[in-house]
Amino acid sequence: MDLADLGRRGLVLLGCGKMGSAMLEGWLGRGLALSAVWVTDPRPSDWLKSLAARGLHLNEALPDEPAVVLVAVKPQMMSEALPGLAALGEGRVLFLTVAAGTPISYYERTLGAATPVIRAMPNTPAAVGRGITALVGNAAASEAQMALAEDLLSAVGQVVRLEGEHQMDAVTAVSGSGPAYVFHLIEALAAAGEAEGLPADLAMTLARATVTGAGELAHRAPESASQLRVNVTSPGGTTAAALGVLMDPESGLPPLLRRAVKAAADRGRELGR
Ligand SMILES: NC(=O)C1=CN([C@@H]2O[C@H](COP(=O)(O)OP(=O)(O)OC[C@H]3O[C@@H](n4cnc5c(N)ncnc54)[C@H](O)[C@@H]3O)[C@@H](O)[C@H]2O)C=CC1
Ligand SMILES: O=C(O)[C@@H]1CCC=N1
Repeated sequence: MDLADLGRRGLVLLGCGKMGSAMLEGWLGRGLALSAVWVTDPRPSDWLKSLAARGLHLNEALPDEPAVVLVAVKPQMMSEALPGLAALGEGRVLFLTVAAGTPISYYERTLGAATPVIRAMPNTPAAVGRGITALVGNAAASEAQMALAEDLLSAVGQVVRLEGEHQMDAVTAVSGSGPAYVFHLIEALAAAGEAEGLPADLAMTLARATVTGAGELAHRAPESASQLRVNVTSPGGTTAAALGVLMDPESGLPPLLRRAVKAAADRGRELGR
């Protein structure tokens, strides 16, 4: 999309911590003008302050009718942060929220039922243009606004539309939180290498390159993940020995991830109450 288009009405970020910054970094990298961005955040990072010195509007009065307000505060901060923007509700301003758990009905109650709201679940690889974001909108969000959100988010990775909001907690547990599972895999693989006698820095170099390389191969190769796994696995070899442990139906990765993803989805449902 032509992100410069947003320059006419402006993009507001309510909260700009890790996720807001990851997305903003992606958009700036794709040519969004700093002068088109308003950030409201009581504790801005040094990075945001350096952008403010170059034209981003930091904690300044907001435009009367920005095209989009990206809500990127934690769910626990929502009741303090959102009501201040109620004057922008029930009009042409699209509220695009990335908060886990918080249901669309909460925004409708706070901003007015006729406010266009799109709930999105992105992930931090957005910072390098390799995120994936799932979207669902309310009845007031027009098709043009869904397309705008899709355009905006596709500037930082893939976008999928959901059938309904009921899918959001499971999506959050898989792709929203998922990068943390993968980073922990790097940590755990490196620690296991150390336990087999490798120096810490070599083990970390090997683990990080292996996970990112395998991720890139999964991204580019036409084969399924299962086939890519089979391609590494010589019959009776080393990989088969490790997979015997990892694929154990009782104690392997599938039941462990099932529990982890369920814990994340349950927490999302809890935050939504
Ligand atoms: N970190 C991640 O990987 C993902 C996070 N999310 C969602 O993004 C949201 C933000 O999460 P993070 O960026 O990780 O948290 P964070 O703590 O890094 O960022 C939240 C920001 O909100 C600011 N803030 C606090 N009170 C405020 C107020 N009254 N008005 C404006 N700003 C205020 C804080 O100073 C902070 O910079 C959460 O709702 C989370 O569920 C969604 C997908 C992935
Ligand atoms: O941990 C969280 O609650 C947020 C939502 C998805 C990723 N981070």
